[in-house]
Amino acid sequence: MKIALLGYGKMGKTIEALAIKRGHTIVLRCDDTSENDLKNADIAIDFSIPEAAFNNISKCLNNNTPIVSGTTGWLDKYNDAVALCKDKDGAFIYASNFSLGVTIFFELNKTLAKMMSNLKEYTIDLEEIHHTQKLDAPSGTAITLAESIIDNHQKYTQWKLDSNAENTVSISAKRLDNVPGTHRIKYVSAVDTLEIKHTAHSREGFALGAIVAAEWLVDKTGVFTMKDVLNIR
Ligand SMILES: NC(=O)C1=CN([C@@H]2O[C@H](COP(=O)(O)OP(=O)(O)OC[C@H]3O[C@@H](n4cnc5c(N)ncnc54)[C@H](OP(=O)(O)O)[C@@H]3O)[C@@H](O)[C@H]2O)C=CC1
Ligand SMILES: O=C(O)C1=N[C@H](C(=O)O)C[C@H](O)C1
Repeated sequence: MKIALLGYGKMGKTIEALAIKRGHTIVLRCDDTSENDLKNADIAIDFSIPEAAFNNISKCLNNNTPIVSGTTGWLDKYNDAVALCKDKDGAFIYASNFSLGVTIFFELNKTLAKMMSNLKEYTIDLEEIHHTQKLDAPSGTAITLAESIIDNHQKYTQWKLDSNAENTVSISAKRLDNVPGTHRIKYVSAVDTLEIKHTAHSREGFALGAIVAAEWLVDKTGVFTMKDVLNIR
């Protein structure tokens, strides 16, 4: 595939290295809003900044270029992106976390929330840890996890950063040097603790997932998730 990279920072560069190893070609590396020619690209992959993502996605959909986006912190416009994709009969996939392990972790979180839903003894504690350059908090992944808990556990109706409020999934966002991304969900009672955790060892897992998603999306039309890519029911 000929790939356009929208965002050529830490993730853009990791994706470039892995894509080349998998036999793909990078035809565009873009770090700004300049008018870029997408016509040579089979697909675009956007890992940019929250303020730029929707614009990048729109450009691709208007240009009939399939688009994979992993940028976090722009989801207030997600429904607009979906509507534009449908209107243009385009191809779009977004994931707050493209790693294959986190796609499975999302399913574990959902199942655990359902199983815990009637157990009043337990309170929840959601923690994410990332590197100090990260612009958004909480992480997109933590928001996805919290929203799934809210959808599947009868007690919780909202999420907030560092909150003691009733019915609230409290998210703690820590920033430490060189942490690629760790997410942990704990259910704590007076007598025990049950926890699930995903630890990324590097950015390669995110990059691999985004490339696998691009390889899968390139000849399709529609709006998809990583569950579609990995055929998870
Ligand atoms: N879904 C997932 O699996 C993952 C998602 N992410 C998310 O991906 C995003 C990028 O992460 P990361 O690579 O670590 O961040 P970086 O800050 O390293 O890279 C972002 C890049 O985007 C560039 N940029 C700024 N404006 C634009 C624009 N208009 N169009 C294109 N590029 C632009 C920046 O350039 P400049 O520095 O010159 O401003 C920078 O090089 C973040 O939102 C992060 O949360 C990260 C890892 C995994
Ligand atoms: O900015 C990052 O680095 C990451 N961002 C994503 C997020 O916000 O969830 C995914 C991953 O955890 C790394």
